[in-house]
Amino acid sequence: MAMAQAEQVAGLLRAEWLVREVRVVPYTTSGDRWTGDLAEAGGKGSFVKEIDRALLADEVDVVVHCLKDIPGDEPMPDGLEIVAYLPRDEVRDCLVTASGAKLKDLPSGARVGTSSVRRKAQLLALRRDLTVVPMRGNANSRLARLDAGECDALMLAAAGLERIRMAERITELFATTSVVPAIGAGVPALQCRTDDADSAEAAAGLDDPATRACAVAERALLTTLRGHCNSPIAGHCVPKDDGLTLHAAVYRPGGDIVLEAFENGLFPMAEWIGEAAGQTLLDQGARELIDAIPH
Ligand SMILES: NCc1[nH]cc(CCC(=O)O)c1CC(=O)O
Repeated sequence: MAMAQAEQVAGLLRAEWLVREVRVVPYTTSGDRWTGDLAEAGGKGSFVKEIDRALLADEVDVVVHCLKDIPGDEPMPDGLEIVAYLPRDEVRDCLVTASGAKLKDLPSGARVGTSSVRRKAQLLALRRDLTVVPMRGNANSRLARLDAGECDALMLAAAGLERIRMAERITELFATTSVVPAIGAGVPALQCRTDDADSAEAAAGLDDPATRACAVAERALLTTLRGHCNSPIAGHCVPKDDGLTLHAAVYRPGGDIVLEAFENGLFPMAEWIGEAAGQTLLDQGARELIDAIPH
């Protein structure tokens, strides 16, 4: 998934940056390797920290992160900055079932694989009678485990399946109003060293201002809530005319409590929009739900 994304960005940079050779350097992160509970995978930022280190060590000059994987409760390492947000890909989560059944048609007790606290809560909020089973590892291995009968369905990011050319496996795309997407879902973010103006300038040429505004609002929400990628938090901002609309939610993992907030405003208010929605959720008691999940 990450390789497909990096190759795509490399192609865009080659077109942008005719004077330099662009080479993709693969890394495996602790988040990729770990197949257990994410909270035990070395904690925060397990999908980004080895790559941040490589960038700081000058091994690479531009990094492609999934914005979703960048923690919101700790600052970016000194000397690094996000210089571009690429146009948002598919933002929705999807269901892949062995039988072809949609969520509403799954039998009571059907086993749905996901290790995301947010997805578990959202599934149970819609269907209290389902059984959520832990399922980590890359999307190909999750599909193989579904095919082997380890579960009846998977819930995962549609953008991820598209990137590995497995979109035909999608049984149902969830509407963003009923399954609010992850903060930063489907947004590739380019990161450079703050002292490397040459690389930053080239990468910044790929920035999409509308995606950036949505990303800023969603990230401000996450920071206000002091959440991380395994928090029961969802947030989806969409550009609408000359403004932004943010839908935010915080869940109890069992799906029996759902807090929601809606906020909107003009583009330059992106950060305020995220903070205001976050504050509304904190006023409703979000702190307790977020802090109940180990880090
Ligand atoms: N934590 C892994 C991860 N980080 C980003 C995506 C999906 C692609 C994206 O949203 O950019 C995924 C896989 C998944 O959630 O199924």
